[in-house]
Amino acid sequence: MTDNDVNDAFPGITRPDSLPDDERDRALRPRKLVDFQGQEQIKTNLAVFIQAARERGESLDHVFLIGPPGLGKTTLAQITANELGVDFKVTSAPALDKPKDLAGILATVTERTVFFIDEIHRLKPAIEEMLYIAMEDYELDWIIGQGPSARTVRIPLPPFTLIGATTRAGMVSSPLVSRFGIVQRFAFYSDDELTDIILRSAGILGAEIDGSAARALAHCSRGTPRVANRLLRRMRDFAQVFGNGLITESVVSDGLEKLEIDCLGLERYDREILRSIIQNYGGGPVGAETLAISVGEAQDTLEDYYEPYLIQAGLLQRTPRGRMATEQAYSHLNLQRTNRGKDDTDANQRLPF
Ligand SMILES: Nc1ncnc2c1ncn2[C@@H]1O[C@H](COP(=O)(O)OP(=O)(O)OP(=O)(O)O)[C@@H](O)[C@H]1O
Ligand SMILES: [Mg+2]
Repeated sequence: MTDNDVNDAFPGITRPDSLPDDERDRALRPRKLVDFQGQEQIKTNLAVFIQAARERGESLDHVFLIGPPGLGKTTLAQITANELGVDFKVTSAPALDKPKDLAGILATVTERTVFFIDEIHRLKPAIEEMLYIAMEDYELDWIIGQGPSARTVRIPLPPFTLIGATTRAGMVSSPLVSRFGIVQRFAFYSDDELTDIILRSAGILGAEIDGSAARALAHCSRGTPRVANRLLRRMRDFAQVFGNGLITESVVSDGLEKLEIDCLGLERYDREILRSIIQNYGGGPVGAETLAISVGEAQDTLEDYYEPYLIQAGLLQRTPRGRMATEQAYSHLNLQRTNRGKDDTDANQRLPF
């Protein structure tokens, strides 16, 4: 089975990375700090730093945003630029192939611009070197000419703010991290915060939803606003086609069952991962690479998109020897530990709805 086959089999509606359909979310993106729900500590701190920089007429110090996909890093970077009242430039590390790609963007940066680099853990070394100088000295090292006559000139840059975002803080080199003056870590959202996000999004989409339905949906959204918005759009479809348009608690429970999303917000693919650890590897530990192969997914995807929430939900543990399923995973999937440490679970294949 190839990766594509697996992705076809498991469409991954709760996958927190961005899918083409999410482009429609643009209208749902908060533009001001007051509309950004949750992450109170980050918001409080940023509001102070933004106000202070504004009052001094200086560029904001460089900001490093860390957190799993779909929690609002890009949104917050854009909001920061809006609140500062400055230009916003966006790129992502994989799009920067050669130093000249970075130089091209830096050359267009104006005073106090917010320059956002997504997936900053993927920067190539030569580009990272160039960025160090740009961040620290506001200068750009540029090589003119070729061969023996080549020389480096330093081009001054206006003071700007770099906002770097990553889902993998551990993969960012310490010289780069040390150049950020403000480091903020995102946490998964609570049900209350996600309920507020869903109600706000429903208002923007013109979808009618009960308070209790919003809460039920929030509970299954993996602590992730992107997932909450995506599920809301699907529930709106179900309510429109099978009901009178109003999203009620029963529309949500029927809809989630149709999407095979269970009470913890896991879908088939998450359960497949846990089941594989339990049934194929006696509950673990199993190395990430082996596990990724056994579920037919890229290791990066497994680590970036699936594991953070499974860990947060208490179903999976990362240990130095590999991944392990927890007791909660066994009980959630209705599987028994056997004496052999392996499970023969034909009798327990029931989905945990
Ligand atoms: N705090 C929030 N309040 C309201 N909506 C939010 C919030 N955070 C995120 N969202 C919504 O979730 C969507 C995803 O957020 P965003 O793209 O900023 O996540 P991200 O952390 O940058 O993800 P990735 O790591 O995949 O780049 C946004 O389009 C926005 O609508
Ligand atoms: Mg992003």
